[in-house]
Amino acid sequence: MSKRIDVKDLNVYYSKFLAVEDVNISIDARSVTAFIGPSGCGKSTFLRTLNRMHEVIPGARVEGEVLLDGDNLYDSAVDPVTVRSQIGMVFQRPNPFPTMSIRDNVLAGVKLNNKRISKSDADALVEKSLRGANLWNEVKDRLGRPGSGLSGGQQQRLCIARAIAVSPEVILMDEPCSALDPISTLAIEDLINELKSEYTVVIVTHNMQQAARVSDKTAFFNIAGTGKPGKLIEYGETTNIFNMPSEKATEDYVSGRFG
Ligand SMILES: Nc1ncnc2c1ncn2[C@@H]1O[C@H](COP(=O)(O)OP(=O)(O)OP(=O)(O)O)[C@@H](O)[C@H]1O
Repeated sequence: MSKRIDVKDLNVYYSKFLAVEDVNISIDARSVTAFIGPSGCGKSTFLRTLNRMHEVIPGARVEGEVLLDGDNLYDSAVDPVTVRSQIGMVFQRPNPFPTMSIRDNVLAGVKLNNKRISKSDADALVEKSLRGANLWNEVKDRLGRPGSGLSGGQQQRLCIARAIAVSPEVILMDEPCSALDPISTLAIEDLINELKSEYTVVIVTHNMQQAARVSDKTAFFNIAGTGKPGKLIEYGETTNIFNMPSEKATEDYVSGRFG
């Protein structure tokens, strides 16, 4: 339930605008990889190309390859909906379906994939997913209540439960803690640490301490100026990126000199 990702010569466009240029990167299975870099360098754009969410934007397209255990996600025979069930995504703002119960929120992705599931299997899946998201003990007595009644941090863990309920290979997280308080942030970081035993996790974060705390490897993206494409500048073990980066731009960024 965990696959590696190899990106080859990827260019990412919004119509004619080249937003991210020539990315080559290999992301290990069962690990946490953080994307860092200044605003506008294309972290979120690049993240969305990893499960073909980028192309839902009109005019958006890519050149190059994204291989999931060797299979190119962008092959013409590949269905993007299948890709998105293999590679789940958690967003900045927790986005549970507000009127749906906690239980139905967990099952929403499974039902969307047209999977028929018995009540007892559904009950087991709800419990397993909520346990996997470290939320079970807090919600087990109110599974029928709306997801919107939870705190922000609980809602984000509910979204993670919804993502893992479909048994993905990879979980992409786009600044999953940016709307959360410090305690909820720590709960999500603990959870990310646990998720990597089963999943490949990729996280975009503005918070460098967070990248240092949760990730095994870090990719630093940068942009030369407005209108220029973002580029992957340096990628390696997180401790090396933070303590002895090879590139001056990486050092300036991680030491807080810009961005
Ligand atoms: N839907 C879109 N249409 C056109 N251009 C876009 C779109 N989304 C992003 N861009 C542009 O692509 C570039 C990269 O943006 P992106 O949001 O990926 O950067 P980021 O590094 O994630 O930034 P931030 O840290 O501020 O979230 C920017 O120039 C941005 O204006």
